[in-house]
Amino acid sequence: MRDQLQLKKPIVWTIAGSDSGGGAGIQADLLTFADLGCYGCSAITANTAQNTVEVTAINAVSLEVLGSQLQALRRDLFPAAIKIGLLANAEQVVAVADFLRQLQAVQPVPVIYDPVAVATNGAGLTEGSITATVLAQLMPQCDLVTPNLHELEWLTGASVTGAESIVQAARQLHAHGGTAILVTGGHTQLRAGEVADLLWDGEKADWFIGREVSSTGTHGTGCTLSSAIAACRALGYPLRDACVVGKAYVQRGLRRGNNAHIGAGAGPVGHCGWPLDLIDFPEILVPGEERALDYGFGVAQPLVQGFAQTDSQALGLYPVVDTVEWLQRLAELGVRTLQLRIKNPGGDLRAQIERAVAIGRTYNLRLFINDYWQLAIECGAYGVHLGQEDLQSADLRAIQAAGLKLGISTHGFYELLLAYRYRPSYLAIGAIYATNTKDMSDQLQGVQKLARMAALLPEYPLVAIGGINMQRASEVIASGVGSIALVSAITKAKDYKQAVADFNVLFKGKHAEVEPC
Ligand SMILES: Cc1ncc(COP(=O)(O)OP(=O)(O)O)c(N)n1
Ligand SMILES: Cc1nc(C(=O)O)sc1CCOP(=O)(O)O
Ligand SMILES: [Mg+2]
Repeated sequence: MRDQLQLKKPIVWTIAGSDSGGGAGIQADLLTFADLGCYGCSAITANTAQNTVEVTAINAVSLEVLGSQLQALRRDLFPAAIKIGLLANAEQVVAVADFLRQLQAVQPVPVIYDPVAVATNGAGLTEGSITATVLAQLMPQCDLVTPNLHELEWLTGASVTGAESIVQAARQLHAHGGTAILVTGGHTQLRAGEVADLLWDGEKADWFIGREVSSTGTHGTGCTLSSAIAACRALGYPLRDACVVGKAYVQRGLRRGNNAHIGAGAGPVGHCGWPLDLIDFPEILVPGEERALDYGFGVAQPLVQGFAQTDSQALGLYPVVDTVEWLQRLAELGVRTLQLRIKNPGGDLRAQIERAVAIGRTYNLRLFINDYWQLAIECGAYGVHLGQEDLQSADLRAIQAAGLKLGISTHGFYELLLAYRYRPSYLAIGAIYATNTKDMSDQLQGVQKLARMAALLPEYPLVAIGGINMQRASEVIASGVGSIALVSAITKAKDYKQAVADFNVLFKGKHAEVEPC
């Protein structure tokens, strides 16, 4: 798996300044790309003279020098994502914006802009003001801009003092070309001990809450975050997944970096490999939960957390079927984990669920009812399986109070972390591969990403679903999940009895685990 990934390293560019001190700028960007499995290219905008305590010169390159780098890259090393950092003057901003416009006309490429203009010590990093040109020309070419609070104030002219003003300013900035805004919160704490980032994509706000880490190695965190997000976008991760993995990568670098001895000032943030520890990942705030109120996020509604546990962390073979007859057949074969997923119910839905629950009792099944949580409670089912969108509408407290187990679907890091906030009985991750059973084409995870997600919750019941068949099942199980959910591999098998027997063999001789990265 590692070799396969390395053969297919996506190309990521950084268009940014060189930091002679090695901790930020191009140097941090290239370290990050390599660390996250990408191939990095660079177009240098300025050769800054700096160390860990001072910036003594910017040394912007000429438009000719910048343009020649970009054109060389474009001819041979087309990017899967671009990170932009320091642009040293308004002319460079115009040149890069023009270049991006032409590039995007050939093929859309995710562009992440870290709006670097002022050093942490307050020193200006640009020749003259670039604000108006950035807003008018560059922002519309970008998919994501990652200002810290100072940069947010710089770009909006607003004074940012609390959660409400951060959201307002992010909305204001988003208006410049519809670019998503990730405001990083490293410079202030809205709640003690928490470092909160706000993502505003024009439709939805998200707060990502990280734990405060005491570290002197903080130089280059902004560059590293935006580069990590660009790397994840190049790997095909959607924006929210890229943001939470990027934040976790920086957090890991702060927690594990060992760079205090480098220079007399703030040492560089560490580059410590793919984040595989849950502790580095942000918690996703649920609107209305108690602590969300400190962020002005949602109307007060207590978070329902903690559902009945299953008797085993490894739920094993988990067929998902649409009739009671299928439940009966599979129960007779000794399958223990099953789901009734009826998408076109007739008038007798309650009767079907009652029959399913009766079969479940007879065979001591872990039987989950998809979607119909009210009927599942009324009929006394073992458990319910809900999708992400159901989390807003279902009465989770009623499910919890009735003692039903709860499984939740997730599709990527962001949804996994969000669903984990509820501490359900299991978390399902999909779709691992393309499937004809349901259109999941824009939510495919692949087995490498599955392994990286599974690594975060080694002790939790995890289920993989989507396009899994006999040929693929071994690598899915090796990713660390304790269960595979299957529709067509069972219900469309030539011989379902043989299929069940074959899958059971895989679980008995569980393979060595795949290395997540
Ligand atoms: C085990 C398991 N994982 C995921 C799903 C999908 O559930 P959901 O997102 O609610 O979508 P529908 O199944 O309702 O189409 C599942 N059913 N089972
Ligand atoms: C119902 C369903 N949910 C998915 C998810 O990713 O949430 S994938 C999926 C289809 C699973 O069917 P098959 O095993 O035939 O591919
Ligand atoms: Mg459902």
